[in-house]
Amino acid sequence: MSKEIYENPDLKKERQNCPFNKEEITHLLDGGKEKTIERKQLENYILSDEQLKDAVPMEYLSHADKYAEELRKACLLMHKLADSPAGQVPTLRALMGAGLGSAVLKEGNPLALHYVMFIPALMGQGTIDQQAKWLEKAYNLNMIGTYAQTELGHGTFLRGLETRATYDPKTQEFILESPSLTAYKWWPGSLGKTANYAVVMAQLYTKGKCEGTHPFMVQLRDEETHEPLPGIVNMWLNPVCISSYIHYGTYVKPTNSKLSYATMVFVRVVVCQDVTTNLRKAVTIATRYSCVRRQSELKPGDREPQVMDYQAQQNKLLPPLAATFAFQLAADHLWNLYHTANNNIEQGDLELLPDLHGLSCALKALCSSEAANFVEVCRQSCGGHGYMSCSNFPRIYGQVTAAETYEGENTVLWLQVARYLVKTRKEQSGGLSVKYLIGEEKGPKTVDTTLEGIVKLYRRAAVGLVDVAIAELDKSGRKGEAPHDAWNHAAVYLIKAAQAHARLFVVESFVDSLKEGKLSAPVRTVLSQLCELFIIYWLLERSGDFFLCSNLTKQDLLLLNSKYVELLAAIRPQAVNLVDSFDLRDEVLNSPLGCWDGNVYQRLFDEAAKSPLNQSNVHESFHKYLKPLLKSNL
Ligand SMILES: CCCCC/C=C/C(=O)SCCNC(=O)CCNC(=O)[C@H](O)C(C)(C)COP(=O)(O)OP(=O)(O)OC[C@H]1O[C@@H](n2cnc3c(N)ncnc32)[C@H](O)[C@@H]1OP(=O)(O)O
Ligand SMILES: Cc1cc2nc3c(=O)[nH]c(=O)nc-3n(C[C@H](O)[C@H](O)[C@H](O)COP(=O)(O)OP(=O)(O)OC[C@H]3O[C@@H](n4cnc5c(N)ncnc54)[C@H](O)[C@@H]3O)c2cc1C
Repeated sequence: MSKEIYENPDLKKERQNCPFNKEEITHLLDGGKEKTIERKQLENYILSDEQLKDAVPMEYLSHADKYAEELRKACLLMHKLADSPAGQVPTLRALMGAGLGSAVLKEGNPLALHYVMFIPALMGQGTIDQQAKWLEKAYNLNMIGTYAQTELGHGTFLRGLETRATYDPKTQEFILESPSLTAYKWWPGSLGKTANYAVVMAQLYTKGKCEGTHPFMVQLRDEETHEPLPGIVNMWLNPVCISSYIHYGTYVKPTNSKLSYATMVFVRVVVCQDVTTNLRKAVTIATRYSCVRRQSELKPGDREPQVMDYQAQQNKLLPPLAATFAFQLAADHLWNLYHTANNNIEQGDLELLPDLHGLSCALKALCSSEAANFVEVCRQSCGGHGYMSCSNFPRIYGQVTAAETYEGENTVLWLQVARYLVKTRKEQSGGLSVKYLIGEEKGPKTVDTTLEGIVKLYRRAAVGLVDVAIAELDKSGRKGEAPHDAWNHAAVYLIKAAQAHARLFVVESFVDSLKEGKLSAPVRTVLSQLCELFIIYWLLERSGDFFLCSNLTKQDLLLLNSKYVELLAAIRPQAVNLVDSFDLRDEVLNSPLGCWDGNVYQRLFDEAAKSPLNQSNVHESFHKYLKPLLKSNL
C-alpha cells in the first residue's frame, strides 16, 4: 500500500483552488517549458546520487573536513558532467549557481572560480593562440584556475594594485613580484588550496614605464605534486601576459583600457541572477512557514491564526516575493544587453560598453543590497526557528551579503553608475540605455497613480536626482572646489541618483515584460498585482525622492498607501501557490521550515537530533569542567 504523503493541512488548503497555472509561471522563470523539463531532469540526475549526500550536516565538520568534503563532491559532480541529461554547459551553469549547486555544495564550490572567472577571463582577454593553448586544458580540468586581483591592501582601487609584472626584453619574460605585504593576493577563491593556475592582475612595467593593470596567466603549483612552485611567495615565475600587448618588445595600447575589466562585468551580470535565486529560496521558506505557523490571537477567542494572516507579516513577505519576479526580469534584460554588447565588442564596436558597465554596476548593487535586506526580513519573519542554522537563512544571508562586496563593493559601483549618468546628462549624448537623460522630460507634471503614471514618477525621480547631483557639483565648482573634491562632496546625491536609475530600470523591465509577455489572463492578473505592489512599495519606501522631483502630494501618498494594503490582501491567498511556482525542491531549499509538505516541527526535531551534542545525555566536558566547578564552592 502506497505510503500516505503527509501534507500540512493548512498548506493543503492554501493550494486548493489556485486560480492560475503554476507551471506557466515555472516555465516563464525557467525560460520556457523545454528549459523546465531540462532542469527537472538534471535535478533528478544530480540529487538522486547517494554519493552526493552529506553523511552529517556540514555545520558539524571541522574547517578542513568541510573543505575536503566539498572538494570530494565537486570532483564527483565534474565526473557526472559527461553523462548529464542536460548537456555540459547548462549543467555547469546550474551547478555554479545558487540553486542546484548549493543543494550539493552547501559551503561553496571549490571549483567555482575556475568556471565563473578563470575561463571567462581567458575567453574575454586571451589571444586566439592563448585560448588554443589553455581553454581546452581548462575545460578538460587538466588545470584549475582562479582570478587573483584583490590584494591585502587593495580590492576596489585597481589602479592602486601593487603586484608588478616587469617585462624583460632580453629574455622576453615578465617578472611578477609582490613588492610588499599589502601586495599579497588575498581573497581570490580557490587560491589557498585548490587552484594550480591563476589569472593575476598586475601593473605592467615595460621600459621603465607603468602601463596599468593587465591580466597574466601564472602557474602557482606543480601539476603533479600540487606543491607551490619555487619562490611562489615572491612570485618570480614564468607568467604570460594574457591578450599580449607586447609586440616585438614594444607596448601596444589596447583599444580600450577597460577591456581588461570585462571579466568583472560578466560576473556582475551573473551575480544579479544568483542573488535572485537566493531570494527566491528565502521567500519560499518564509512563506510556507508563515502558513504553517499559527501564533497568538487575531480574533478574541478564535483559534491561533496562521501568521501569514497578519497584515504585518504580509507587509514583510509579499514585497520580497514580488521582488523575485522584478529582479529576474531585469536580470534577463541585462543578460541580453551583455550578449549584444559582447558580440559587438568582438567585432570591435565598443559603443555599448559604457551602458553595459553602468547597468551591470547598477543592477549588481541594487539586487544584492535589496536581496540582502529582504533575506534578513524573511529570516526575522520566522521568529526563533529562522535563527537556527538548519533553517538555511544564515547561509543564504551570508551568500547574498557577500555579493554586496565582491565583484565591486556596492558603494563604489554606485559611484561608477553616477559618473556614467552625469556624463550622459551633461553631454546629452551616448547612454543608449539611459535615453531618458537626453532632452527634457515631456508631458504634464501632474501625478496619476495608474501603473503608467507611477512609472512616469520613477522616470521623473531618475532624471531629477541626476540634475540635483549636477547642481551640487556645479555649486562646488562655482565655489572654486577642484572636480575631485566637488565629486566627493556630492557623493550622497550621486548615489541617490544612481539608485533611482537602477530602480527605474527594474520597474520598466517588470512593466514591459508584462506588456510583451504571452501570458494567460490569470497569470497576467497575479503578476500585474505583484508588479503594482512592488513599484508602490518602493515608491513609499523612497517617497522623499519623489517629493523632491515631482508634484507628488500627501493625498497621492495616502491613495498609494491604501492601494498598497489592498494589494497585500489581494495577493495573500496566492502566496503559497506563487512560491510553489518557483518549483524549488526541498533539497535546494535545504530547510525544515520551507519543505513542501509543511511537516515543520518533526523535521526541526529530526535536525536537532543530528547534533553531536545530542548523541549522549551527558557530554564529556561536564566531568572535565562543570563538575569541578560545581564542587568548588566558589
Ligand atoms: C559567483 C560569483 C563569485 C565572485 C567571486 C568574487 C570575485 C571578485 O570579487 S574579483 C575582484 C572584483 N573587484 C572589483 O570589482 C574591483 C572594483 N573596482 C573597479 O572596477 C575599478 O577600480 C573602478 C571602476 C571602481 C575604478 O576604476 P578606474 O580605473 O579608477 O576607473 P575610473 O573610475 O577612473 O573610470 C575610468 C573609465 O573607465 C570606465 N570603466 C571603469 N570600469 C569599467 C568596466 N568594468 N567596464 C567598462 N568601463 C569601465 C569608467 O566608466 C570610466 O569611463 P569614462 O567616464 O568614460 O572615463
Ligand atoms: C566572499 C568574497 C569572495 C571574493 N572573491 C574574490 C576573488 O575570487 N578574486 C578577487 O580578486 N577578489 C575577491 N574578493 C575581493 C573583493 O573583490 C573585494 O573585497 C571588493 O572588491 C572590495 O574591495 P576592498 O575589499 O578593497 O574594500 P574597500 O574598497 O577597501 O572598501 C572599504 C570601504 O571603502 C569604501 N570605498 C572604497 N573606495 C571608495 C571610493 N572611491 N569612494 C567611496 N568609498 C570608497 C567602500 O565603499 C567601503 O565602504 C572577494 C571578496 C569576498 C567578500
